[in-house]
Amino acid sequence: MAPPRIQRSAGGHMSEPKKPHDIVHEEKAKLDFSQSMSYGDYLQLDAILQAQKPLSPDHNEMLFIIQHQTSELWMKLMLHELSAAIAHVASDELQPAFKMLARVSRIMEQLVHAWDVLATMTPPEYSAIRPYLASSSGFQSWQYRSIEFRLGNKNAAMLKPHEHSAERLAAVRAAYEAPSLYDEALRLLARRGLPMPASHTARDWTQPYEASDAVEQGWLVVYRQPEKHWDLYQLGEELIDLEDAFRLWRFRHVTTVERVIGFKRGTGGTGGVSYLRKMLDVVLFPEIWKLRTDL
Ligand code: HEM
Ligand SMILES: N[C@@H](CC(=O)c1ccccc1NC=O)C(=O)O
Repeated sequence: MAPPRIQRSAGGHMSEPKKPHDIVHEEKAKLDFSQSMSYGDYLQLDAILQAQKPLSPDHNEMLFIIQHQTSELWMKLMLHELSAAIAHVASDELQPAFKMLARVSRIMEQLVHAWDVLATMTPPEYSAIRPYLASSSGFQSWQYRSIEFRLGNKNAAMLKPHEHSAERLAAVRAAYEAPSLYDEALRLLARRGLPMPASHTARDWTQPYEASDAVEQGWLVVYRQPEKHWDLYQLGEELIDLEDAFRLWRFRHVTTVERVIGFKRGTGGTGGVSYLRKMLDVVLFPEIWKLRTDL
C-alpha cells in the first residue's frame, strides 16, 4: 500500500492534508441559500441556460449556438461601453471614455480568440446543421449592426433586416442616426481649437463617413506635438487600437468561414467569402491611419 501523502504545515511539522470538505466548513462558507439570493438567482442562470435549443439532432449544434450566444453577450457589453464612451467624448470627459474604450478593445480581442473554438467545427459537422439555419445569418444581428453604426460604418441597407421588429429597428436606427464615436472625436478636436472642416463637425450623420485631407491636417497637429495635446493623442491611439482589433475579428470571420463552408453562398444571400472579404476593406478612422505616413 502506498504511504499516506504528507504535507508540511505552516508551523513546520508534518500533518495530514486537509480534505476539501473540511476546508469548506472551516472557512465558514455559506451553504444554505433557501432564504437568500443565490449565484444563479443573481445571474438569472435559469433564463440563460435554458436558451440553448438545438433544432437538429447533431452533436455540434450546441457549439454553434453557444458560440453565437456568448458573442451576443459580449456585444451587449461592448455596446453598453461604446455608447457611454461616445457620450463622455461628447461632454469632454476623456478619462472615463478612455477606460471604456480600452474595455471595448479587450472585448473585441476576446471575440477574435473566440474564433478558435468555432474553428474546431469541420465542414461535414457544419453541413449537418446548416439546413436547419434556413435563411438566418449574421445580417440579422442587431447588436452587431449597432456596433458598426456606432463606430461610423453607416449603411442604410443594413436597416432592412431589422424591419420586421419595430423595437429592434428603433434601436438600430438610433445608432444609425446618431453621431458615431469618430464624429464625436472630430467635434472634440474642433472644440479644442484644432482646424476641422465644418463639413465634418455638423453633417447628416446617417451618411457614410468620407475621408478628408483637412481632417488629417487637424489630427497631424495633435500627432506632431503629442506633449501639447496628450489626451487627444491618447484618444487617437485608443481608436487605432479598437480598429486594429476589429480588423482582426473581420479577418478571423472570413478565414473561419472559408475553412468551414469554402466558397458556398451564404444563408444571408451573399456570395459568402467574397462578401466578407470586401468587408476587410472597411476603414473606420481613415485619417488617423493615413497620417502615419506623414510623420
Ligand atoms: C461556421 C460559422 C459561420 C459561418 C459559415 C458564417 C458565415 C457568414 C456569411 C456567409 C456571412 C455573409 C452573409 C450571408 O450571406 O450569409 C456572414 C455574415 C455575418 N456573420 Fe457569420 N458566419 C459564421 C459564424 C459567425 C459568428 C460566430 C458570428 C458572431 C456573432 C458571426 C457574425 C456575423 C455577422 C455579424 C455577419 C454580418 C457581417 C457584415 O455585414 O459585415 N458569424 N457570416
Ligand atoms: N451565414 C451562415 C449562417 C450563419 O453563420 C448563421 C446562421 C444563423 C445564426 C448565426 C449565424 N452566424 C453568422 O453568420 C452560412 O451561410 O452558413
